[in-house]
Order: sequence, then structure tokens, then C-alpha cells
Amino acid sequence: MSVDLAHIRQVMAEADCLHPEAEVEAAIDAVASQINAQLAERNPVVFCVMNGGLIFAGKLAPKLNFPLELSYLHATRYCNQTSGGELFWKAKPEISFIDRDVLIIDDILDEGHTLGAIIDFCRHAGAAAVHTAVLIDKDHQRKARPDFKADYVGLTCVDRYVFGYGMDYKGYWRNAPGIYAVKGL
Ligand SMILES: O=P(O)(O)OC[C@H]1O[C@H](OP(=O)(O)OP(=O)(O)O)[C@H](O)[C@@H]1O
Ligand SMILES: Nc1nc2[nH]cnc2c(=O)[nH]1
Repeated sequence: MSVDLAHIRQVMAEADCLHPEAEVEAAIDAVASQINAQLAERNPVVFCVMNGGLIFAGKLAPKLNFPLELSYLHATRYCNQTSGGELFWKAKPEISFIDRDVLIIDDILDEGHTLGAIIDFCRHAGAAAVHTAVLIDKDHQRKARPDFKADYVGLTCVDRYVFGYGMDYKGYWRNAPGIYAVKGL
């Protein structure tokens, strides 16, 4: 499928900045402090959820001041679209985490299907405990598990389609240095 780069550029030009870079960086610092206070003695296996978790995990990990193992998993249900479908596992974790604490790092908790399925997978596969960190929690009433809250949340945002800091618009703008909402979405 060909990509209309002019459209991709226009989306950025017209987007609303919800959280500028300095605010996101401060939120990442705050999450790191909380994790340092709570997981330093837990010898966790940390999994970045690709692709969206890449920037958050990459910025967060060097701020964690204790020994950990770091790897990735890849589960997706949006496939570069702006509405989600079935969860599809592209890569399951390769590091063993049986009887270990696991920390899952993802960009966004939206309806929560993705994180819920990852947590279930880790628990069934033998994790001793599963902790979750998300850069942003979207505020709406459509949560798959209404009582579930991520353990560590950087920021919250309104119910719009957002991009930047790892989150894409049609596969683009994961590199945007702030969290933006698409005009009209
Ligand atoms: O809470 P949910 O409604 O399940 O949505 C959140 C998930 O959606 C995005 O992943 P996506 O499937 O777009 O894959 P990507 O990370 O490769 O962009 C995001 O990275 C989260 O993992
Ligand atoms: N980029 C992006 N991915 C998502 N996955 C679930 N919700 C969102 C969103 O608002 N933006």
C-alpha cells in the first residue's frame, strides 16, 4: 500500500500537542523513581512491548538503577490502523521468566486488551509477579477490564487517537517529540 507522505506531514502540522516533550520527560523521570523505589530488590525481567513501547522503554531503562534483564515481546492489534482488532503475537518472550518478577513496558493503555493478554500470558507461563508500566493511560469508559490499573503510569490523556513517543499514526511519527492528538480523531 502506498503512503501519502503529504497526508502524514499534514497530520503532524494540524495535530494538537497534548503533552510537550518536557512534560513527557518529567513523567518518565517520575515513573523511574517509583520503579526504583519498588522493584530494586526484585531482579526483574523487563519486557518492552514492541513497537510502541520502544521509546518509553529506551528512555526509562537507563534511569533504573538496579540489576535487571531487558528484552522485548511483540503483540499488536492495531497493525498501523487507528482502531484495534484481534491480538496477534509477532514475537513471544525469549528470556525465561519462570518464578521471576516481570515488568512489562508499553506506550499506551487504551482499551487494555493488549496489556491484559500479555499479563495473562506471563502469569500462565509462570511469572512470580507481573508489573506494568505505561507512558500514557487513555481516559474513557471502554476498558476491557475496568478495575485494572497499570502499576506505573506516566501521564493520562483524553479519548483521542494519539501519536508520538513511540505511538504511531499509520506507522509514522513514532519519533514525534511529544504526545499529539490527530485532528478530528
Ligand atoms: O489498550 P489497547 O486498546 O489494547 O491498545 C494498546 C496497544 O495498542 C498499541 O499497539 P499496536 O497494536 O498499535 O502495535 P504497535 O505497538 O506496533 O503500534 C500500543 O502500543 C499498545 O500495545
Ligand atoms: N498510536 C496509537 N496507538 C494506539 N493503540 C491504542 N490506542 C492508541 C492510540 O491512541 N494511538
